[in-house]
Amino acid sequence: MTNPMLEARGLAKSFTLHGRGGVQLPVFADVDLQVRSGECLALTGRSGSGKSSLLRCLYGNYAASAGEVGVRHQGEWLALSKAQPREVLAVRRDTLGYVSQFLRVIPRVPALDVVAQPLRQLGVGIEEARERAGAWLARLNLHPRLWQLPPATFSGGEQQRVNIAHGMIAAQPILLLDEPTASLDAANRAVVVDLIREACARGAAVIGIFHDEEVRDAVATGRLDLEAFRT
Ligand SMILES: Nc1ncnc2c1ncn2[C@@H]1O[C@H](COP(=O)(O)OP(=O)(O)OP(=O)(O)O)[C@@H](O)[C@H]1O
Repeated sequence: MTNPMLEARGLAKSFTLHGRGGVQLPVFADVDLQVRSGECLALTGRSGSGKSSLLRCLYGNYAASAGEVGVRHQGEWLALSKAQPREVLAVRRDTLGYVSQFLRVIPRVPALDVVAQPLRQLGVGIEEARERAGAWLARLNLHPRLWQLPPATFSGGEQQRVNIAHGMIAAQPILLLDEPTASLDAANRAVVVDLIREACARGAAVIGIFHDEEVRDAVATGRLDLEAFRT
């Protein structure tokens, strides 16, 4: 069995509601998980059980209330929860990709350059980065007439496809996916299923939230039900 690519131990999250006199909102506690190269772990549980919050803790967007997250980065094990901000940025660039539910739109930047940007960060030249971005957008059926437009006015499904291309183009070895197929039609859902399976086949370790059961069945190699970690 290969080494884990990402591991969480004793992870807990509770929110402090500062606007409500510091009331604590516990979400989950004592989460242990591991994901290895080629695996796709699906997070399950009812709405509000903390699936998105867990992904954000793994990515480092939310500080965990307790516990640790580690990742294999450049062949070394790195305790992400204790890493310096500079190291976290390097991990996100090279190792840990994240497809959020919604595209964070950057004003005036065309869709093609939004998708090319992770490759530019890795030092890929502008022409090659745009060419590869175009291939991703074509694969995701985004009409070429939209490529030079900023995605702010795109439909929900168009924005999501730009988001998926942006989140997956750098082919990081670990991918966190928060409902990547939520606003897609059947044809584009099938494309995204293929992309996730191809990522696992090239050795990526994937953790995702997939509300669509067909999608989940098609990609998941394991499941973690967050109901078991309610506090
Ligand atoms: N930034 C925040 N501040 C306060 N509470 C939050 C914050 N983010 C999430 N929560 C709360 O944490 C709980 C878990 O939310 P989360 O979005 O992680 O659940 P989920 O399982 O992903 O839900 P869904 O399936 O509906 O997307 C919810 O009760 C939510 O209100």
